[in-house]
Amino acid sequence: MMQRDITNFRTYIISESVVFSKTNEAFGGLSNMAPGFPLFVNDNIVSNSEMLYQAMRFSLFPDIQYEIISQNSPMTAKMISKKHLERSRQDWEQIKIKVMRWCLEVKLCQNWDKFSELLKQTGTKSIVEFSTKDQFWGASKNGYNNELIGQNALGRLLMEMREKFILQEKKLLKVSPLNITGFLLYGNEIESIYSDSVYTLEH
Ligand SMILES: Nc1nc(O)c(N)c(N[C@@H]2O[C@H](COP(=O)(O)O)[C@@H](O)[C@H]2O)n1
Repeated sequence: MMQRDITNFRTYIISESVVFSKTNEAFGGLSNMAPGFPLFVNDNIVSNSEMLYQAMRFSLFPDIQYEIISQNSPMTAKMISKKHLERSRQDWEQIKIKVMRWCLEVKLCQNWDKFSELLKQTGTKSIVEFSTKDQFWGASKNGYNNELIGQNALGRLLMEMREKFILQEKKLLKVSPLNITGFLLYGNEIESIYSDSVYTLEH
């Protein structure tokens, strides 16, 4: 049985945190499932960061990546990913946090005005993805009305990014590809990602 990584668990006070869950709520744009934050990777449009993250699990299988990215909804894309789990990269568990950080940075870089503003509105509060079943990326109720518990890896990556770029007032203009073997989209090495303005100027 998989052990729970208790040391990495955090408790969050709901009333003192920015908690997001559904994409149509005030801070729903923080979710990877949120519409309105398109990404461009090697000139391919990816509708949301969930699809990009799920596609990278299968970087050696362009056909699966295409199946994921061509879905109409990020939830369906995630279900497609589940269907192919046995073809995940062998190192996926070791690299998935790095890949998620990269996906979030691509989202910020290419949607700077909208996403930086949303992150700014969170102030310095804890950011938490509420999930009833995922205590790795998010956090769940623990029996106390005003608390959530979980590793909240997604919320912590968002807070890390807020610290690095928003609170430091440093615009993210370029995201380099990860230095890992086979970091591919549709069989091609992923190139550096540029912000909207750089993209417009250089292409
Ligand atoms: N909306 C939603 N529903 C769920 O059931 C979820 N588990 C999540 N979490 C998001 O899923 C992504 C991680 O996927 P894997 O579990 O690594 O395949 C990540 O974007 C979580 O925020 N969201």
